[in-house]
Amino acid sequence: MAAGGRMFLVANWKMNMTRDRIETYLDALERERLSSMLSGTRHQIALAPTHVYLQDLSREVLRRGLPVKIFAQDVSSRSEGAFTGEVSVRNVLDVGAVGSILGHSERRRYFQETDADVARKTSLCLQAGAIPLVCFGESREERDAGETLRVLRHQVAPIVEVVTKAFRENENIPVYLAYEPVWAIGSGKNASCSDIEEVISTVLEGFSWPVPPCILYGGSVNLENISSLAALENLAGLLVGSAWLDPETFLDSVRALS
Ligand SMILES: O=C(CO)COP(=O)(O)O
Repeated sequence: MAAGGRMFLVANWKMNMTRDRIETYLDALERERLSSMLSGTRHQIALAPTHVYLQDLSREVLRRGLPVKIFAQDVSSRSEGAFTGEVSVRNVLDVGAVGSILGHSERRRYFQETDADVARKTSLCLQAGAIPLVCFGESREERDAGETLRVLRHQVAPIVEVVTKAFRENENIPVYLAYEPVWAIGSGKNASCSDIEEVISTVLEGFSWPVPPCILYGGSVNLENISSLAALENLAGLLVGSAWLDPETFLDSVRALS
């Protein structure tokens, strides 16, 4: 857990939820009094729905007084203009999101996003005042070939560059990264604590960051492993897919960390 005992807990719903399921989810958070559950902690919660639910979800968490921030799952690498079907950083901010997940491995893998695209998106977020949560991580083949740290450095280097540029204009920029090994996502096999620690120190110490990023972990986080993962020094939070599609498991996870 990062200094101060604060964890940033982000549920990436991917393309799974519907209006009904979101309502049931929020009902559970309200009924179980998420606010009081968090009151003795410094944890922060974010939910990341698909773009179409951002506005309703932002309004609903506000109406219900839930201590929840809203993140988009992606934004365009263009700021505005004739880009049919794209959704800009400004669009997601307009409807209540405070930041966006960027460069998730599913976007890199199925939609051919490159490190350069992810860097552009990060830069647009920082310029617009949105919090970038940039994912990076190696594939099984890269890990087996002993290439993990080289691959990660390659993914993170362009982010350091845009953060450094943005920092010259605004020293208060928030930077979040999420180490999500591709082989750990949805597989039931999480990265080991020592692997995560090695990656965190490589990313923190291997670059000259103008402001140290908060680093989260994602990949098969569940009720069995959450407490040991959260105990990792320097780990600033968790980015969770499958397990947190279920509000009860999400609430049990928050309880486990409270
Ligand atoms: O991709 C993830 C979060 O962005 C992790 O997914 P799982 O928690 O389902 O492994």
